[in-house]
Amino acid sequence: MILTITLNPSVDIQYRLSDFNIDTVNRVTDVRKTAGGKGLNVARVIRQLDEKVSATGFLGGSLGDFINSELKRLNIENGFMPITGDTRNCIAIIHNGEQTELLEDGPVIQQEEASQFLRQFREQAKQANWITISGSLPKGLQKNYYEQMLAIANEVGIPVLLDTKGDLLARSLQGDTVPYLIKPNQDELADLLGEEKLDIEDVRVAIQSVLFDGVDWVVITMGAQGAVVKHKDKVYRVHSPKINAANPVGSGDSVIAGFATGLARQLSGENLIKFGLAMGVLNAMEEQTGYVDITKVSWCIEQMKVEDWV
Ligand SMILES: Nc1ncnc2c1ncn2[C@@H]1O[C@H](COP(=O)(O)OP(=O)(O)OP(=O)(O)O)[C@@H](O)[C@H]1O
Ligand SMILES: O=P(O)(O)OC[C@@]1(O)O[C@H](CO)[C@@H](O)[C@@H]1O
Repeated sequence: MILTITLNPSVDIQYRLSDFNIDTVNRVTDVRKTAGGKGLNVARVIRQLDEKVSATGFLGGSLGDFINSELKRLNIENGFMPITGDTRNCIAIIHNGEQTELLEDGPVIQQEEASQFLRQFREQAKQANWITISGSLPKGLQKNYYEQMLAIANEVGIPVLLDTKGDLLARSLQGDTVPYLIKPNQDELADLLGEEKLDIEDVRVAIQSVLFDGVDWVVITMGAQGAVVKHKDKVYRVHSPKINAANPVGSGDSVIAGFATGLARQLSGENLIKFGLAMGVLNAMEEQTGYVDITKVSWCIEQMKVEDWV
């Protein structure tokens, strides 16, 4: 079973507009609402791939109720802990071929809720074979909360795929227990290294930084440009097929779902890379966030090209 962690879930609202105008009224007819936050997108894609998944994190208020009912409808095992605060909304406005996102901070987690969740997490982790941890930390949690979770997962012997950025990612790489897989995108990698921007050649060098020592898989995603992947001492350049992208939001989450599922199925090397990254491509082809058309999985894997770089 794959356990997905979403500490700051959201009800994602997607507005599609042919034109978006500032400082005036915009009326929206194309509206979608989904149980979101990165880890819930991961859980949904794993479920679509028919792998056993359980989702956990904090949920509260009426938006929490919506997510609880969505988990039931999607037949995803619900391990979320109820909290006194209110789960947030995140809004993505898709307009003029661009995408503007408004992300609420989310609830403040009480100290007792934070400690109770760590106790619950230890028990849930014991039931899992793989763990994914995704997204931002809600307010009220200590900055080292992910490090505490990595330590617990390590104690119970379960590897973690971590998808976060900035200080949270930097801290997780400096702690005693590092993740098994990380997946920063090109901009997040630049940010981690204190650089303004990185081109593809910079990425090839940066991925071999000592910063990633001990992390088995480093996956740097680059949207339509594909990815650069490091596994132990090997580096690969991955090319994705050219597609008509409908909505790339959640492609990174779908890649995490792909790698977790592939690992659960004992895929390795290039087969795992192709399977994992194909899920990002398939998500980008769909309007729905965190959704893949499973009838296209074999086609997409065949289109992925993996080149040995080092
Ligand atoms: N337009 C696209 N065309 C082809 N493949 C794409 C496209 N967008 C995303 N992908 C695939 O999905 C993977 C992940 O995409 P991306 O780099 O945009 O992740 P991300 O920035 O973490 O996304 P998000 O934070 O929105 O989930 C890419 O490495 C690529 O394989
Ligand atoms: O605030 P976080 O946790 O960093 O990101 C939240 C979020 O933007 O990420 C997903 C796309 O990856 C969306 O479903 C969601 O709204």
